[in-house]
Amino acid sequence: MMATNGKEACGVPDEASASVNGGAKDLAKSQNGAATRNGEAVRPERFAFSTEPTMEDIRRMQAEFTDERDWNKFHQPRNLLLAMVGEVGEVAELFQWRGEVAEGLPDWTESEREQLAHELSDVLIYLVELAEKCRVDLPRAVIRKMALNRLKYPASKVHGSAKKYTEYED
Ligand SMILES: Nc1ccn([C@H]2C[C@H](O)[C@@H](COP(=O)(O)OP(=O)(O)OP(=O)(O)O)O2)c(=O)n1
Repeated sequence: MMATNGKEACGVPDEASASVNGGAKDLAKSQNGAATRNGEAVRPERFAFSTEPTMEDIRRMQAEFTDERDWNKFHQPRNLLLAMVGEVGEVAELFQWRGEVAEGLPDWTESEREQLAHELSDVLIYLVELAEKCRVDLPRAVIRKMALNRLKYPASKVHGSAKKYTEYED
């Protein structure tokens, strides 16, 4: 079956995403691949992840993978960082020379989507292991960081603007 927004490629069931734009029947595509309705740009369907595996599941699975291979001796923080950056480069390669890409990757083939799913997973796997080896409790840390982000960028102040917080005057 052809994937329409990459859910199948990632093994995410259809029910995991909910439309915020009404039905997809009357949607058309603009020249750059963005969804349109009556000529107006509309936000593509919201996409939601599966609830599992959790970050802790991923940490544990990768710990098992490295233990089984006696690879912990190679997986020090700096090596993991370099490995992660290398995988980010592989993600970038998939987007290279394509110009802007519309949300949902409407023009990508199934095999390109699967390749992207692999490379993003590599980045996540190394990120989670790097956090573990640096003793950063990533799920908790992300909650703290998002709270800081909300303080730095109050919605009432920055709505619709992509300026960095240092560019605001008060
Ligand atoms: N020393 C290693 C080597 C691999 N992996 C795991 C974590 C990554 O998810 C994946 C990375 O494997 P590769 O280095 O073979 O990279 P790719 O899978 O991206 O292959 P390629 O570089 O051919 O695209 O395997 C690991 O934990 N430790």
